Amino acid sequence: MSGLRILYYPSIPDHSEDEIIRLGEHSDWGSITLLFQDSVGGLQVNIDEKYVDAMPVDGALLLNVGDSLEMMSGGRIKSKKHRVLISDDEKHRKLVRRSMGYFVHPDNEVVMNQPLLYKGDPDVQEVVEDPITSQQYVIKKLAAAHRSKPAASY
Ligand SMILES: O=C(O)CCC(=O)C(=O)O
Ligand SMILES: [Fe+2]
Repeated sequence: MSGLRILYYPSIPDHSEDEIIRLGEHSDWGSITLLFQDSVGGLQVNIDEKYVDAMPVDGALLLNVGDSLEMMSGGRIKSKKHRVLISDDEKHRKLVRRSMGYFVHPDNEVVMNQPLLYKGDPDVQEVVEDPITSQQYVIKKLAAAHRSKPAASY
């Protein structure tokens, strides 16, 4: 299962000086996301508790690992939180930003936290949680997103 999301971030009005977040901190829920961004910038990825700029590279796409792949790999491949900031730079604040994400999800019935790939591997801890399917995970995340305030983690 997959989906395409096209995002349009409008330019920032003069009176919104305090606003620094265009898209709040989150991790993607699927297995991988292919992200195309324009040259405006603002995307940051959380690496070891620090936010690092993911500078746009002309002609390149960014491959982001989502929660499902982290679960399916028994935690070996990490899903990283990310966000989109508004630049301090006046010129940049006047620019619109566009991005396009192609979100790949496991099929609904795939049980994600029982990774078969590493079964018996001594490096991988035994799964203690109840099995959760891809569909159940999305429903859980959607419910949490609706409970949370705008721009909060989800
Ligand atoms: O606009 C971006 O660069 C990031 C978008 C994103 O993280 C998302 O749609 O999940
Ligand atoms: Fe994202």
